[in-house]
Amino acid sequence: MFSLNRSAFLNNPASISGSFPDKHRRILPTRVVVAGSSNRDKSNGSLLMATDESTATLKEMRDGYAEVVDPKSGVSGGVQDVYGEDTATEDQPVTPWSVSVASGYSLLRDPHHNKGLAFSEKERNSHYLRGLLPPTVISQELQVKKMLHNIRQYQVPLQKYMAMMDLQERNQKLFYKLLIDNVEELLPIVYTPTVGEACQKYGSIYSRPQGVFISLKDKGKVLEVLRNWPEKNIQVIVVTDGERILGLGDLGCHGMGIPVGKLSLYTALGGIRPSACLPVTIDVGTNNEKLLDDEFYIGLRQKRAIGQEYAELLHEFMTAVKQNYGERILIQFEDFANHNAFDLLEKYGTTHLVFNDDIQGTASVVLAGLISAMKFLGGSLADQRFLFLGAGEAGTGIAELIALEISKQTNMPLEETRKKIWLVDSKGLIVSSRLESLQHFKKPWAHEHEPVKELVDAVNAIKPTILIGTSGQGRTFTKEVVEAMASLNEKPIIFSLSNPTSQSECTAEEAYTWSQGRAIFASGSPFDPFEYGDNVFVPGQANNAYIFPGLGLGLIMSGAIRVHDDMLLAAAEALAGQVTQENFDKGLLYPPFKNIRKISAHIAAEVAAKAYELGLATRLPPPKDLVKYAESCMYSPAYRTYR
Ligand SMILES: NC(=O)C1=CN([C@@H]2O[C@H](COP(=O)(O)OP(=O)(O)OC[C@H]3O[C@@H](n4cnc5c(N)ncnc54)[C@H](OP(=O)(O)O)[C@@H]3O)[C@@H](O)[C@H]2O)C=CC1
Ligand SMILES: CC(=O)C(=O)O
Ligand SMILES: [Mg+2]
Repeated sequence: MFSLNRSAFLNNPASISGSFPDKHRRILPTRVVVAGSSNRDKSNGSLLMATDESTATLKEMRDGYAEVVDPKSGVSGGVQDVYGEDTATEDQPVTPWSVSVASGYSLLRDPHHNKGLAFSEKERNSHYLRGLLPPTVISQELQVKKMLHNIRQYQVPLQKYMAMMDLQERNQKLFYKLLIDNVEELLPIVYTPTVGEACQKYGSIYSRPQGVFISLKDKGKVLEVLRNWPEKNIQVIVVTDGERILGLGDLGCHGMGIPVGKLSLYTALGGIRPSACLPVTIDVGTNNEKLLDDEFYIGLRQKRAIGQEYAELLHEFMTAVKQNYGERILIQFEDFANHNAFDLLEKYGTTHLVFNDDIQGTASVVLAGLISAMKFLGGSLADQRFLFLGAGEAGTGIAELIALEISKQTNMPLEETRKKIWLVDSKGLIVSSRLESLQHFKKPWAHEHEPVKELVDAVNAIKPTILIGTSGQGRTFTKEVVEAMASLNEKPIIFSLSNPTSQSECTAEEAYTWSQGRAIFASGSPFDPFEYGDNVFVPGQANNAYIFPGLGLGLIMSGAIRVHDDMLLAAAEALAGQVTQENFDKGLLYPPFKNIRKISAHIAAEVAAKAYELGLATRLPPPKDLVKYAESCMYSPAYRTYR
């Protein structure tokens, strides 16, 4: 029995040849694998390159073909029917064999190592690629140019999305090179708004697993399910249960598009290795009737489990994750509905390295925008009056971090700084007379005031200097609302944070037009620059994508064991510190995404510094220059040369 580790072989195939009889030399790259965990090397989890003797005998290997006899079924085949699959009758079970070659054809189908036409002549010779590729050898740069050209041919964003996903499946390094080098053009494809449409149609476009699905059916076996994922050294998990996907509601199992998208940004924007990222969707059913009736729906066809059944599956997952990946695995909760999100964060915030992106990442990015607004407009956060439309995860999360920042800046108690912040939910302004009926996360914001139902009346009553939309409801910042803000303020600050674009509280055009070009505007999903009068305004994108990749990198590189609010404040300061006067003069409260890796390195450095300061870091001693260290940790999508 011989067993080989694929990566060891690829790194140095010659070193392994000695373990085979000479006559097998030519077929060295062949591996025979039984699908599933039974054929997994228990020591490092990598797939073995030979048959598992307990289920089959490798009888002969010749010219790349392996003939196998399964002693239990007695099924055998010649070169035409290697595994007896064709001769098996329908009711006769067959073993899901696959023969793969660690070089040659399989190398072209291995997304981690494939370079397509960029394989050099030497690599084509040494890795059995001759004839499998046309003669031309091109550079990665030319491949990027070609892919971009192809993607631009598609008129429909979802087609571009599918082309990108296809590339990620085919050639991972090229996917990341393309995304990193063209981040401003492609972010709206792999992320909001297009990822929203992809989730809505995920059942139709689903082709291959991009992450792990854990459903109620897996109760009691979650650890085993996690172990089926081929990568073992996971550093960050983004997990959703699909109940609040962007502003699109309950998309159940189709929410998988979100963790997949977020993790591709972890790599592209934050430099976390793709193999260290694991997207997870927990499927407890869906209350979306349309999906339950959709023949292409890929999830459990049942109403959402709640209460103990839900809590038990989540707990099993959280326990299994630590058991499998260790104490320092970072778990990002994403797009859970607020009735679970706050409780999960509270429950696991003290035992796991977790944060909720919608509550905390969003808070940090918005605070950064406001800090940079104060820097360029003058004034302090403590002088502002804030009004939110939407009092859920994003709304109350942002409100709390602003209150904390003002409290740190002024030494005022948190209870006092909260009084500068008002929130409106679907029932109107949150006021003390509603206290009894409010969800717990809204209670701190129930200030003394008479009830107000409509947003425009709340604007006129509270007279905010800053209006923030986190309602998930499109076009709720009406002309009346924006005009009221503009009549109260010379420079009204208006953030329409809801995603995707269809749910944005107002468009950039509306914000600039209705405020006669005076609004300082940012939105969750991108809007094109807008010409108003003699000016071209470039709306900033207030999206947690600025924060979570750098925050995650900072936590991972310092070996942090818990997330602390001070890290979110540090991330916000670091992001605001990257905004220049030139950016602001164009209307931007955020630096352009094209510099995002540099920005992420600064965020990571500040987060790591905070982790060390708070005694939450375990990678000791701390590196001297944290920014340089962060940069040096980042994944590079450049091709490597194969021996
Ligand atoms: N830009 C970014 O980075 C981010 C953007 N978001 C976006 O923010 C939106 C909200 O997310 P999240 O906070 O997690 O969602 P939640 O469901 O937790 O909160 C939504 C809030 O909006 C309120 N609301 C709904 N409809 C109306 C209405 N017509 N008028 C007034 N209030 C209303 C709800 O009221 P009630 O409580 O009464 O039901 C609730 O308080 C989503 O679109 C999401 O995509 C989220 C995170 C990050
Ligand atoms: C951006 C994001 O996390 C959201 O809209 O939910
Ligand atoms: Mg989210």
